Amino acid sequence: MASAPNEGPTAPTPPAAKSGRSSSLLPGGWVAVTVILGVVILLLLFQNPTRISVTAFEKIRDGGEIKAFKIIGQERAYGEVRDPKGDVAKANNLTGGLFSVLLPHTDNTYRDVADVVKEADRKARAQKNDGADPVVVSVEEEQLSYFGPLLWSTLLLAAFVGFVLFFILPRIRESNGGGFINNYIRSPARRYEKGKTRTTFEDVAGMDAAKRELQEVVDFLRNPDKFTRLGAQVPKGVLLVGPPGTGKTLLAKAVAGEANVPFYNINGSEFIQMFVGVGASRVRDLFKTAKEHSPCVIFIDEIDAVGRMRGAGVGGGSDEREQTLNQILSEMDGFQPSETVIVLAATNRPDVLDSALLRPGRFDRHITVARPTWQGRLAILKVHTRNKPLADTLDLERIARGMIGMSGAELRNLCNEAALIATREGKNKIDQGDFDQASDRVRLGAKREEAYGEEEKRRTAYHEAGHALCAWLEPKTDPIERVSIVPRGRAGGFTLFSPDEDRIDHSYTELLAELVVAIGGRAADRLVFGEPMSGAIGDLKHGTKIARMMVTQFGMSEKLGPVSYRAGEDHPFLGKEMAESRDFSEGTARIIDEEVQRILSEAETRAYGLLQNNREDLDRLANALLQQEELDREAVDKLLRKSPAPEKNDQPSEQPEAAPQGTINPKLAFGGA
Ligand SMILES: Nc1ncnc2c1ncn2[C@@H]1O[C@H](COP(=O)(O)OP(=O)(O)OP(=O)(O)O)[C@@H](O)[C@H]1O
Ligand SMILES: [Zn+2]
Repeated sequence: MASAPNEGPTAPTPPAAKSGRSSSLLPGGWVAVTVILGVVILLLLFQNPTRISVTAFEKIRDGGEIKAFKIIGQERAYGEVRDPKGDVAKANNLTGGLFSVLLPHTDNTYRDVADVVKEADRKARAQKNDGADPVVVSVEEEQLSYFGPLLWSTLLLAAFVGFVLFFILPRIRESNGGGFINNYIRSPARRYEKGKTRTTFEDVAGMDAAKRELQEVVDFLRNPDKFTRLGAQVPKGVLLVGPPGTGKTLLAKAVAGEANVPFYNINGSEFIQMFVGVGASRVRDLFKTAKEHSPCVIFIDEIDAVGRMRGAGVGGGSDEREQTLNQILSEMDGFQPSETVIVLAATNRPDVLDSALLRPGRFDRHITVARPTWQGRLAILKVHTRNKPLADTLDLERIARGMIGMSGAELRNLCNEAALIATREGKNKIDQGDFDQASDRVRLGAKREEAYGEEEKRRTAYHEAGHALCAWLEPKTDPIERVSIVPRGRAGGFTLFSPDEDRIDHSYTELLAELVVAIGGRAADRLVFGEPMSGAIGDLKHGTKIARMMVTQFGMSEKLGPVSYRAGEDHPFLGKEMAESRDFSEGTARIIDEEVQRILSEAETRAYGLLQNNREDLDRLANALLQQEELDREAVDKLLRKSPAPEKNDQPSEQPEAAPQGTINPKLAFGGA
């Protein structure tokens, strides 16, 4: 069946493994904080009010132009004019609004000065009669007033100095010197030393083809002279292509480990920063460091973050990204024969990469890192249970065969989860039961314990029975693995299938059968309860996706004929970007919609008919689910078998153990309800 995972419970992706990270770079946030703080302090220090002469002051005073006035001690005074844009302010250069004045030495106390200012203001306002507020006058004792502002700025200055001392300097030292800005533009690549704890090909399970291809790179790193002597062209750049968690980083690290050379690891998104030009200088810095430590390996994860087609992307591409990409290109072109630097990069979106990146001399060698087959999964399970005590009865092969579609990272997660469960239960060895529980948890989500009303339980039972019965009756579908109404993750129940993972080609009939099974839940809702339920949303999304692919990609609509369009839904392999750049007209879009609808309706009619004609079986299955909550394939067979189960002709006969009994398979069909 189509490999597109459906809605409902999906295996949670474990967080990417990050290791050995040492923060060497001053993060952007610190720079911003420091700059702002500095500017504030400078402003405070230099924002001196304009000093004016006593004559000028008296003129302003008698003109009633003072809004606020503050006398400090016997001599000094500060004031604010009413209208910084007015003629008086301009004439005296007071467009900043503030002035200071040194009062003439008289016998007047400051109280007298205050009175004079107030009186002048009152007179002037009476004359103008413009309703302005009276001047605000305040007086301050000399001492206090003298220290006030000074104290204030001293404190700020101290804070700034302290900040530099305690936050900035240690960071600068950490990243082995260099100026402040310099540190920002340095590459944040993390370096892993060669040494004892190094990763080697032994830590990478399976992937023999990839290892074989990379062996040449390893040989080159170990002994570059041998290659240059013979004038052999060694790849400088190797692109690792594959879905997340399949071990691309691990593989790159192992290349460095095998050759026992330093490994520089950076994520493409780390190049892209707030300021234009930073990315390019980080690239320059990274390559400079790498060349100084040649031979070595640079690994750029998620290179699509910088390597997208230039001039494409949101908002016509960004200058920063393009500059960074150009810098990578020119660095790769600029390697000297004496510099043994291999650049490995990883992506799961090779289709969006700028073609310049893929040209000869750059990333001209591509290695596909696919999700592992069952042999690969077995090898990965072995690697990740190496140091764990396992029960003798534990059958790793059975687990490996059951975990269709799981990536290496997910399998590692599974092993950890099983170990945790065993620990929790106080066992000293991990057994099959722990793995079964772990795999349910990893791919179906945690069990939900909350009470669940009788009516809802009944609905779920019929919904799942609908999926299961359709699957049992449709000869062209994958066999059922397990049906359950135990709520897990977001789903109220689920029906699990065991697809044959070697099959990648599907006929129209097979795809239609999958749609019948997908809609089987909704058909049961309608048949038994008289109306559709919102819980079928996941089923419908999954079905719509398949139907859309049938029409737009696989040429399975007679109305449209043998065409394959670039567009459609969120394409499982091409992603959103491609989906947005559809290459068909509005008219065609309408036909596509009609055809998708037609196919889905056809599937629904068929599912409804199947259930209607086998209503007794549906009731029996639903009741059994209500009583037992979970039924495995055997139980379903036993319940439904009046005659032997229909021949499943997509089961390869030479591999009858392809989906062993009781194993959980990733094909999580049709949760919800
Ligand atoms: N073939 C494998 N053998 C052993 N362990 C594996 C394998 N593949 C993946 N793993 C485990 O999964 C972890 C995550 O893999 P890794 O980070 O290398 O994947 P990735 O393809 O680089 O993913 P991403 O694209 O998310 O960076 C590894 O550290 C390792 O523990
Ligand atoms: Zn469903």
